[in-house]
Amino acid sequence: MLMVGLTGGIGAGKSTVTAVLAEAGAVIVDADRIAREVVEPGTPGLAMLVAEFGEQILGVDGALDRAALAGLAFVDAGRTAALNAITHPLIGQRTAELFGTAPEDAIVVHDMPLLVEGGMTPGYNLVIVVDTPADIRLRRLVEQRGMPDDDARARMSRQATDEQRRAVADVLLDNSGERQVVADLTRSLVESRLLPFEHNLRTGTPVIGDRAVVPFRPEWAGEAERASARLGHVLGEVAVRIDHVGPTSVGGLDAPDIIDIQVTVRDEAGRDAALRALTAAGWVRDRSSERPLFHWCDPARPVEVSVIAEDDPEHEFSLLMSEVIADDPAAREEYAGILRRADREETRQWERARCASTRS
Ligand SMILES: CC(C)(COP(=O)(O)OP(=O)(O)OC[C@H]1O[C@@H](n2cnc3c(N)ncnc32)[C@H](O)[C@@H]1O)[C@@H](O)C(=O)NCCC(=O)NCCS
Ligand SMILES: Nc1ncnc2c1ncn2[C@@H]1O[C@H](COP(=O)(O)OP(=O)(O)OP(=O)(O)O)[C@@H](O)[C@H]1O
Repeated sequence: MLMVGLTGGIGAGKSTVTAVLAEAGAVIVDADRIAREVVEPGTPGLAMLVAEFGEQILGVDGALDRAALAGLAFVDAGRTAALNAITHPLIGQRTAELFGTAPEDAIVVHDMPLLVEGGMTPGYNLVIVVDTPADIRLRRLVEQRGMPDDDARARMSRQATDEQRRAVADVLLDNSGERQVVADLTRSLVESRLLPFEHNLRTGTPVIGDRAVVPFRPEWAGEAERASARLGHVLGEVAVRIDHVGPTSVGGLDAPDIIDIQVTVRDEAGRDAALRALTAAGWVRDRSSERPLFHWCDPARPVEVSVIAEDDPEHEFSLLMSEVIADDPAAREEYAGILRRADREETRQWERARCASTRS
């Protein structure tokens, strides 16, 4: 099962994108729809909202008057927090139930407007952001959905910024153009990434990165950050620290397009716990390596994770390496030459020797 988090600012086009994903067979879990379900007449959710916001949020039929609640809840950050404190636990509970009913081979897409605000992104195998500039979103909400301008602006002010969403996105779907454009982008994403990613996770098929050296990519830092956040979500307290190491961690250096992450654990028990947790989360053990090394399964983003105890002498040199190389042009040139030979063991020998000489 592939767990995908999908988000975007109000009016970004999440529903437009999820309609295409559903056509392709994905299981959509729509937070807005669940948010309606948990405040239907007779539910504890509606009773709690009335207790908080008053009978004025009820229509003559006893159902929630959504516009009336919106008018009270979005004018003020504190009132939005009160709304969220009531609705989000109920939404979360129902969401977990729906995740549990999805088939084992499903691509589950959680359409969650407040994914970033809730700090939830590390819990997903992939995060897709429908990226539409705020001014276009505002125009579409007013002109096409008939949302009052002040209501749309109030809600936008209670949401993360576009920059905050872009920082945690693995995939940005640009929806500033015609509907057909974002629909085509979505279909291509399903074919090129979501379907193979789900297959790899379910069958334990690792994605082994190509060791050919490519020009430095500034995206490597963000990709390593997101991989580290996901590993932190999987490992919790078992990991003493999680670091981006290896060639892609050296700023500006041409390197193989493989993100190397080092997980430091306390001791042997910690290492065994980490190996179990990584395997359970879908990481694939590299049996050809004498040290605990895992590969990820994302066809578009090769990641390798090594697990090492903090008292292992090698633990430190991987951390030192990027500093040592970064400040020494001759070392960078020598390292780049080694990397171009694309031999993992030779690279490690050079890294170890280089950092040992630095420490001595
Ligand atoms: C206040 C309510 C009744 C207004 O209903 P209305 O039909 O006008 O809007 P709807 O529910 O369709 O939401 C439309 C969009 O508004 C934005 N929005 C909704 N709730 C919130 C919120 N608490 N904070 C920020 N943005 C929100 C989202 O982008 C959402 O996609 C409703 O938004 C609500 O119950 N919100 C609380 C639950 C929630 O946080 N839902 C967001 C997804 S978890
Ligand atoms: N590419 C597009 N061109 C023009 N209009 C669009 C485009 N994509 C979406 N829209 C329109 O913009 C509005 C918002 O789109 P949609 O409802 O899919 O956004 P959303 O992210 O689901 O919104 P919400 O956060 O409110 O759930 C809708 O009226 C939709 O028809």
